[in-house]
Amino acid sequence: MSLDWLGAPCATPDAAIADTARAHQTQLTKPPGSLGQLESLAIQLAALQRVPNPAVEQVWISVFAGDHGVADEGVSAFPQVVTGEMVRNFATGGAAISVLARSLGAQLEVVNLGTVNDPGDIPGVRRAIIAPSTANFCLGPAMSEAQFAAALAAGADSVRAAKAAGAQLFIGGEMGIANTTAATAVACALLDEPPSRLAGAGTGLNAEGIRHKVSVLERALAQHADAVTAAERLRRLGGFEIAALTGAYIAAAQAGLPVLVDGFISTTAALAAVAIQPQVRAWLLFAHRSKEHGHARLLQALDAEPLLDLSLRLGEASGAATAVPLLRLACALHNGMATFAQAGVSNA
Ligand SMILES: O=C(O)c1ccc[n+]([C@@H]2O[C@H](COP(=O)([O-])O)[C@@H](O)[C@H]2O)c1
Ligand SMILES: Cc1cc2nc[nH]c2cc1C
Repeated sequence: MSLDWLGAPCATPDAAIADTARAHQTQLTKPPGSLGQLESLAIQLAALQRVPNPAVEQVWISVFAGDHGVADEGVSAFPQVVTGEMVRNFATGGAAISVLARSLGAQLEVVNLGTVNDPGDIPGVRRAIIAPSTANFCLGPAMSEAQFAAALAAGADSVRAAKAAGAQLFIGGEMGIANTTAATAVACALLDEPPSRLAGAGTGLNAEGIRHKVSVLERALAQHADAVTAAERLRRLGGFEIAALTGAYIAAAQAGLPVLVDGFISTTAALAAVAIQPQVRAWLLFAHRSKEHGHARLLQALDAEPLLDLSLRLGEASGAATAVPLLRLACALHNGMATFAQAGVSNA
């Protein structure tokens, strides 16, 4: 499987529509700029969707699940079997993202990329099994080249399905025990930061657990110090679901589908996507600042101003789903408010 598609050009946001939308905002009955990020969001969505009246009624959520060999190093507060167990919970409707997706009327797709405790064929789960788990990246590359290509392609497949279903917004989520360790490794390699700066509690490690996680990460980064490209760093240190998110973000930008990025792991995938194809950045909106320690640094690296800061640290697209009502309200205001002229309100 070739990786050539990653470098294909992205769609271009419509600059003329952005100008029109910006001018329209100044005519609405409020002091200019007073709706802050709700204004910039509507302008950005109009430019990305190439329409004067943006909308995010049709929301597509793909949650990618995969297990991690580095779980063997004791870097998570939870056992590895939880990944497969949660795949079933996503599909049967009991997980946080299941509830959020239902409340939003969003389409939820669950993609199993490989879990040690494989729940098998379940209605509502797309099986795109690569292997039961990645390899432990303390010992060798997390993924073979073929596995890496398959994971990226699985993300692009989800974007194709989202486009075909008429989605106006793509949200990616992830589930994988130990994936904060994998994401931290990728982010440290991409940003040249030490693990002590980016490692956090994940599912709930205590201070001693975080110290151990940092020492595991230091070993892994030393082992893979010769990986220089972003793609190679992602292959050696990432995971199936992280690579799938990276593939999805790149494919969404190429297809002209706006993306709402979730938490720490998703933002690491976004960082990799932008490092591989810089034009992707324009297509990314950022939902929230996760409680995971390193997230603020990743957002800063992407020059991202997230919408929410609710101390969430769940993943599985929950933070992005929580921000969808704000996007919908931003569109409603942009499309529905009266202008000064229409309402007979005096302008400054
Ligand atoms: O999205 C986040 O910011 C986030 C922060 C901490 C943990 N998580 C979730 O917790 C799991 C990984 O945590 P851990 O401790 O097993 O590395 C994985 O399934 C993620 O979805 C997610
Ligand atoms: C129960 C549980 C649910 C999750 N959802 C995303 N990551 C998770 C990690 C755990 C442990």
